[in-house]
Amino acid sequence: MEKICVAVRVRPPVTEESASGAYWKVDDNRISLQKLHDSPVSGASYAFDHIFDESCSNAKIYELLTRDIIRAVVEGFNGTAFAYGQTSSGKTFTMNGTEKDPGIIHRAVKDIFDRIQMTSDREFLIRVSYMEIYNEEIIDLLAVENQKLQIHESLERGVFVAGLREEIVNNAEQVLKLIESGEVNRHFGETNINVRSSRSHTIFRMVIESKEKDTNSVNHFYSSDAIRVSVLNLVDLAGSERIAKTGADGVRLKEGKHINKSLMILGNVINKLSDGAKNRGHIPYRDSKLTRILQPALGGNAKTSIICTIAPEEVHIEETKGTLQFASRAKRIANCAQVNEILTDAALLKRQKQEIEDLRKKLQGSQSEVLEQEILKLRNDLLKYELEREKLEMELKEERRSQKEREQRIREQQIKIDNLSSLVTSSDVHGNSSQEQDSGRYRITEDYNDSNSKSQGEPFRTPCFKAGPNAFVAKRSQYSTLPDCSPLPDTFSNVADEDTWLKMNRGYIADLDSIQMTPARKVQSFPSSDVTPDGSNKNYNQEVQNLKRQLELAIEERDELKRKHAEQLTLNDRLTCEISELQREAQLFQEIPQRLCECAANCKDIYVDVLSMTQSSISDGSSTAKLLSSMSEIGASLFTTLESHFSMALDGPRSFTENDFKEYRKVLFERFNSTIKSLVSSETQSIQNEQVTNLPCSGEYKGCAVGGEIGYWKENLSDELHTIKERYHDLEMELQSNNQLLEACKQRYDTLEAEFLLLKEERDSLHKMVSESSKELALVTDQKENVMKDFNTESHKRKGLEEKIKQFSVAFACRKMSLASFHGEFKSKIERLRAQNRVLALKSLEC
Ligand SMILES: Nc1ncnc2c1ncn2[C@@H]1O[C@H](COP(=O)(O)OP(=O)(O)OP(=O)(O)O)[C@@H](O)[C@H]1O
Repeated sequence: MEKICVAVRVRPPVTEESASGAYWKVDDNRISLQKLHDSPVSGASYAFDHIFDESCSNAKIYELLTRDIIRAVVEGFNGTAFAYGQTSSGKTFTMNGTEKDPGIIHRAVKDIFDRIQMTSDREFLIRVSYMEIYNEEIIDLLAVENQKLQIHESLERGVFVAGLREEIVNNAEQVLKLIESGEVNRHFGETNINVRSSRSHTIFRMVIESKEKDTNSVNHFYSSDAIRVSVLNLVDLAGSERIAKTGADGVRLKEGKHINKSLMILGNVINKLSDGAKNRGHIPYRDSKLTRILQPALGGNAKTSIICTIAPEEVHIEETKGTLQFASRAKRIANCAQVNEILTDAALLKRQKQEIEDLRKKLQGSQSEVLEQEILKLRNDLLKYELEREKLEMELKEERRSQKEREQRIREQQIKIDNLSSLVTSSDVHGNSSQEQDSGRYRITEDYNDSNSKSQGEPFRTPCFKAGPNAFVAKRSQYSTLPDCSPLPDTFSNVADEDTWLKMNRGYIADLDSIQMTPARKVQSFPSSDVTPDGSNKNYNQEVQNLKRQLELAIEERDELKRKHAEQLTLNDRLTCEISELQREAQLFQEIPQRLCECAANCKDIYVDVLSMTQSSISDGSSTAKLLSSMSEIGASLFTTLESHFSMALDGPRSFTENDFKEYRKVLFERFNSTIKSLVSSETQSIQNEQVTNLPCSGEYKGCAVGGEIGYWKENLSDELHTIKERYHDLEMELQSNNQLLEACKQRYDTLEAEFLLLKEERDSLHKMVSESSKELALVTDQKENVMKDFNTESHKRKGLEEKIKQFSVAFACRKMSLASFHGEFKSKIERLRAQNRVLALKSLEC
């Protein structure tokens, strides 16, 4: 946590008179209100990080207040500097400055580019934007058609203004030009207090992205693919104003109200933030556009400095006190700035590896257990996902297996219960009658004993027996009315007859109160009450299978998306490389006319030198000398034309058309022809003159000699002219083809850029799809967990039910036993009675 840096700047007094009465005294970093004759006013003394008096320059303020922030911004921290104060106190003067003493914005821009120049191991991309908040509406100062812009927030970009124009810039001059063009669009107005009063809050923003340069150094392993993105906000707020003082009405009044309102909200935010983390409660950032945009700078992830400007005049004392109180509260705010890094997957992996490596080294040094655990934790993190998936698969397998076992057990139980029920019924029906029944009874007992010994291997016991009237029958009738419950097997309801049970059990009744009914399930994915246990199991299985399939599909989809994303990234990298290659080529092509121009200038110099040397060696005024001087003129003019052609091509290849070339060539040829013609005609004239004057004495020979010389030079000249023409033609062709090539390169560059944008969009949409899939996956996993929970509860209940069925079966067996013994007793009684009867009959017969 780091406290906001707060400074106060005192503007020079506007009039002589205003310096009388009370005044503000600056003493080091303390400012206090004094009455005349130096008596301090109680309660009006404030201390800040810096206090700058009237004589202080913008340079010094930048040095002490903003320079560190700019350094941090280049290193990847967010930074904000803003000027706050009443109207006409010098905010715009501080932020924009003058030509002689530029303000914070100008100095910051220059400083940023100087620092970038010094940072040789990173490459930078800088974007700038300039906006104003006028009457609570955001206007783009670099594109005034962008009005009423909205503020949005996203995980990736944080708080941002949608639709704001961002210019990519390469140097400070470019930025300053943009600022100049933006300044023209700013809302200024005249008030009673300030002839050029800012009627809006302006925010000049620079977004600086940087990445380590690719180097093939030994330390390659340690280089990071992380991209740092930092935002610098330089804010010139509109000044708070008292309507009575500014005399505002109409438009100015409306502006003034908006300005005061947004500054009041800024004050509220500062108040809340200065209360400390425990007491602050809700911070009303969203109450105004200004506080929303400055949110990261106020108590967030940014290094922030505030310069509070004050007017020294006695008439402004109240406003000045207000400003100083605002500054005092702002001083208590602490921000938490950190380097903003975006890590690609590769960078993340690399970084984790690096961390593991570092920890291992530390471990080797210290043998500390804690470090070892940290390494393990990191490894575990890497493996976590894999393990989780494997665990889920195992769980599913296990669940399926136990489900099958349960089904099997239930089926066996069902068969046993069915058998028992049919036996009970048959013995009940035939219990009292004939001998055949006896044989049947013994068979049943045998069967039962067999089956029981096979399945249980335990002696008969009746669990949870108690004496009580009608309990079982009463409970059954209640349960049977419950529509939401899964029904008991039919066989039970068939044998639930009160009298038979009472007779058979001799008053012993199984405690069936504790038998739990399986309530109808409310879980959406399972069918409810009408499902038999078997059907329900099938549904469980099916549901689990479905979920597993969904999970597998989602994982496959996610992997596919990841793969596509990786492909896109490689493609992006390749395209970026190609674009930079093309940019280099384009740069080279652009330099060609410049080089040709220089070449032509050099050739011209050499040509002039050679000709002047030759002229000086033949300075006898002969026709050769004349020819040479004409040649030099022609050559020089040819080279000048060439130079002008190239410089025109340099100024703009498109403005120099083929027709222009043809025109130039024509003019040049005409000029050559006329010069040569005039030379030849003057030479012929002089020869004729000479022939006339020197006719008697060997004139023929002389004429022939001069004629031969002229012919010779003419031939030479025409040869040279021809060569120059050819050379000129070649150069012209070369230039044309270069221009065509340049045009083609530009087109290719445009296409590639468009493709690049498309790919970027595609990548973004893929990103979105990946995150959506992850969400879906999480949802499916959640659902699965819920289903598994329900499934476990159901299984638990089923187990309970099975237990009860078992107990019930045992109770049945016992009842069967008692029934058998009852039959036995009954039979023996009958036998006895028969025997007695027989004895009695015999006796009566004997009598
Ligand atoms: N430190 C200073 N030195 C010299 N002149 C200053 C200084 N501060 C301000 N001024 C002058 O005072 C006048 C008002 O300053 P400025 O416009 O910067 O005030 P402001 O706070 O931006 O006002 P508003 O809120 O109305 O826009 C300007 O003429 C400016 O040149």
